[in-house]
Amino acid sequence: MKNVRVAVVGAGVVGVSTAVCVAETLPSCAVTLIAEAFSPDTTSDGAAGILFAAEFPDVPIATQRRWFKSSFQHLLAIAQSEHAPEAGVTMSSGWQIFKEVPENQKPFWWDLVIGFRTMTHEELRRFPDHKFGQAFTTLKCECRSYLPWLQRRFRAAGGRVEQRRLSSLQDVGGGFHLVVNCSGLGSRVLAGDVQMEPVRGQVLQVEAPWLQHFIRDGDGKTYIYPGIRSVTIGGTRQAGDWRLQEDRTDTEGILERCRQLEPSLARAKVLSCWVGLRPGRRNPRLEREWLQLGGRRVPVVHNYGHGGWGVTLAWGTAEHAVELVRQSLRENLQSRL
Ligand SMILES: Cc1cc2nc3c(=O)[nH]c(=O)nc-3n(C[C@H](O)[C@H](O)[C@H](O)COP(=O)(O)OP(=O)(O)OC[C@H]3O[C@@H](n4cnc5c(N)ncnc54)[C@H](O)[C@@H]3O)c2cc1C
Ligand SMILES: O=C([O-])CC(=O)C(=O)O
Repeated sequence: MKNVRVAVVGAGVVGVSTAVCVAETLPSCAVTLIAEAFSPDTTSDGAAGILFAAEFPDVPIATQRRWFKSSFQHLLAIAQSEHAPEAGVTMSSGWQIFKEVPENQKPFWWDLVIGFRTMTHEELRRFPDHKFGQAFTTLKCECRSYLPWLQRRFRAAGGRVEQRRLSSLQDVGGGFHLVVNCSGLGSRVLAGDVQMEPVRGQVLQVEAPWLQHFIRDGDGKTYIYPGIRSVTIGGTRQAGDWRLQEDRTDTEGILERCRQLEPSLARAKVLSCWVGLRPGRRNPRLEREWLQLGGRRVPVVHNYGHGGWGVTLAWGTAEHAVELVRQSLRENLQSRL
């Protein structure tokens, strides 16, 4: 019987993944997904969606590897299934290239993607400004398809959806036994977390169907990601910048830097420009605390602050959040229900 009422706040890739994981794995939970914005209006919807991550400074590498591995395997299974076109998940091969040989030549996830290797001198010849490169196959998850697909999966598992803006986590209402907070940058207000800051990212969609491989500069500011309908080119990483409108200087910079890497982009038609605010934090927050709700102390599981890697880590951190929910059910709820 579904006797534990759970509210998941936030319907970006982190919130919807977490809502699905709770609804599918904890049969005692009736899950309500509450958010101001749903697909296609979340930050997640505009992300390039490449599975790739930089290292967070204070999270054990074993934990980061677990998050990455779980997400990669979950999305790889979708990419290799009949659901791939509807879910917008594809395999994507290409290169990350560096102007100087990096100190650490292998990212922590090198053996979790497919066929990771150092590029040969022959391969690097087409990038004359770059001295070192990595070739590998990863995944691309396009949230404008993936989120509606996941939301259907959530409803099929019995989940309910409510669209509303909260001004505090207490606003979910007194009827819930447990709250999971996946509100991304919104946690600055909802969890009073002053560590949260926007990291502005601007990207363009261009028409260049001849491009099949991704190219990413190791500085994280220039990338070309071929997708299902168009190619995402970017980008910017502007910490503390709340502007959501296009910056023409950024657009010109993106076009110039990407054309330098891939000269054929001079022939590509620019289709659109998009700006999003990454939910920046020193480390993602996966943690439990308590909330006073309708006269009761209710556990809150936080799952936010994924910065530039939320699509990559969503499934892995959702599974981590489910463990925290399960722990709360064991420790605190059974006696009261
Ligand atoms: C240009 C760009 C490119 C990117 N490319 C990649 C990439 O290639 N790979 C990758 O892994 N990541 C990428 N990212 C990062 C990725 O977009 C984020 O990490 C991810 O979207 C975070 O997801 P989220 O669910 O935490 O937040 P969001 O998608 O922002 O969702 C937050 C949710 O919380 C809700 N919410 C917030 N406040 C409230 C409130 N007060 N009341 C009710 N609801 C509220 C919102 O309405 C929304 O539903 C990129 C980001 C940008 C900007
Ligand atoms: O850095 C990348 O390659 C894409 C990305 O995740 C971002 O822009 O946040």
